[in-house]
Amino acid sequence: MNQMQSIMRVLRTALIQSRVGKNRLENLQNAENLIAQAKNAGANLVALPECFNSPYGTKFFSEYAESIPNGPTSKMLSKAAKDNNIFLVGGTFPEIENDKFYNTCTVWNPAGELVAKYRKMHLFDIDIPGGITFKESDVLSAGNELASFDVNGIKVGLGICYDLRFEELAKLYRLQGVEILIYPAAFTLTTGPMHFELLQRSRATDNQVFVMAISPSRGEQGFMAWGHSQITDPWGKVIGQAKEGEEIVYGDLDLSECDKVRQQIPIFGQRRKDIYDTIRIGNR
Ligand SMILES: NC(=O)CC(=O)C(=O)O
Repeated sequence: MNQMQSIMRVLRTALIQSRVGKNRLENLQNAENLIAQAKNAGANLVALPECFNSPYGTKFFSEYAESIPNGPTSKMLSKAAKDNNIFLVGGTFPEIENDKFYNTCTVWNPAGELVAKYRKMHLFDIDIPGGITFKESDVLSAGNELASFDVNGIKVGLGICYDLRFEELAKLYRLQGVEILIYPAAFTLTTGPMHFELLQRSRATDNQVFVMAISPSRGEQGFMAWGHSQITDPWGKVIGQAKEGEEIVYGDLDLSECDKVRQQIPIFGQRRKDIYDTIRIGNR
């Protein structure tokens, strides 16, 4: 790889852990200001949180749902990507199509064009007594497709929040050549402290990719997000992490680290694909 190519394999990224309230226009305006701030700090790949234009909760999805790419949130994201000449991962917002609702992530290129759209594939249906009960499937439909995009020859894959728990999804992306996985993610105060960092480090280590997850900041009422937006390198090391308030986390991703770990610990060439589907449990 020549020097020019290796320069292009460094990406300055910004994770925007924005404050989210009930007023959609205020949420959009706030995100737009923070995107410009990230650009001024040199970021060329900027990402927003899950449900960045509305509070997170089943009772809000239908009220805030928009069609893509014609709604006000898509328009703001397209314009912000173009005005700032960046790749913009537009967090997620509730989408409506043919009377169905989805939790959807859109990605916009520096020309303001929609280059990827991903619908949350694993819906957040959990019940932890004394902790949290949540059932996205009461309102949302699940997506069924992977989505990735290309930044200067670097392939980036998308997941959303609960998707982080499913290593199969991350592996499918790795097998498609992805080097960065991005998950807009509003983890809860029950599950966040236990699992948010651990899951990101696991996905990064399993697949030898950078992992970034972007949370809204902690609200004072309604849904309380864990915060702690994070960047993890392909060795599993945390290289940037927010606290719980509104904050931008920056990271200079050196993609040669993916090459190094993949060469030095070559697990993808060592997988026993010949036996995984046929091996028996115990002696049976
Ligand atoms: N909010 C989610 O989709 C996921 C989450 O909080 C968790 O997995 O825990």
